[in-house]
Amino acid sequence: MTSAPPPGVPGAVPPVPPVPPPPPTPGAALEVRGLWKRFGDKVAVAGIDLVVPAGSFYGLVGPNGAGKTTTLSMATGLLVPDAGQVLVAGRDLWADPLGTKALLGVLPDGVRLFDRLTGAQLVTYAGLLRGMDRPTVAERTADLLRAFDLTADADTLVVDYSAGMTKKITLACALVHAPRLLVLDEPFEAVDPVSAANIRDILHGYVATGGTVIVSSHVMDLVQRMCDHVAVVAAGRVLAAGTVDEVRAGASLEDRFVDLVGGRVHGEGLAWLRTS
Ligand SMILES: Nc1ncnc2c1ncn2[C@@H]1O[C@H](COP(=O)(O)OP(=O)(O)OP(=O)(O)O)[C@@H](O)[C@H]1O
Repeated sequence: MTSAPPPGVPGAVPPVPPVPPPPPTPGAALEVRGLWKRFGDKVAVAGIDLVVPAGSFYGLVGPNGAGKTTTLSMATGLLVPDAGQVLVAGRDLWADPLGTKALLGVLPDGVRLFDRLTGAQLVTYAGLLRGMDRPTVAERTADLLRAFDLTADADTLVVDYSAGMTKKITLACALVHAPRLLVLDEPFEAVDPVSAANIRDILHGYVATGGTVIVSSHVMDLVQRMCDHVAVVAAGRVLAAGTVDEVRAGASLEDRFVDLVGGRVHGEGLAWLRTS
């Protein structure tokens, strides 16, 4: 059997220089390129590309198990991708996780909190972890507790909070350092309508002053009203992405979502459940 001569020996094939990645897309707050993630045999994310413009309110929607949480976890430094690149304001997150995460505020889904702290202590801890000074942290903690209607429960342990209160205190932790990009996984889940309206006002104000928000949600009506951009994902791939008006193409976002994703179950299933 013949084999290629080693490099440097006459006749050797010259090494192929690595292809540098393309430069960041101008004006993108977050750029996700060719992200992949596999859990055993299950491919959760199969080559997702997203460009989230700075100053946008970006919705990420998809059916259960579509890969939204996995994508957002990789986009925020919580889960190592199998392949792909994440750029936050043009900086490679996985090349410099600590420096790049300073630009991010994250509301993760299903991550354990230090729930033996009180609400006020948890927000304070998040601010101090971000390197903020104590007087600023104290001032912002009070502001955030007020904004989320949690002042009366500031000294209650987070373990004793309801699901909606826990969501709000986690969001307060994500905001305390005034990040440039907020990544929120299901921020309105379990939150009452008044608190949800207050959160929407806070987020709209944040976007109006140059911040960028990316939210995942199952509530199409909310995404259509609240977001200016949207991506629809299913089975770990992007099916459509663009402005909300481009993606919904004259229909409601919900109808467009059902068209794109499919999966409506018609017919006579669960006949045994009918009482007559
Ligand atoms: N740690 C894990 N181990 C094994 N499989 C996982 C893991 N995390 C996610 N998956 C699988 O990856 C797929 C995508 O899950 P993911 O949580 O990202 O979906 P999602 O779009 O956020 O869903 P939902 O809307 O229901 O929250 C699912 O099939 C899920 O079972």
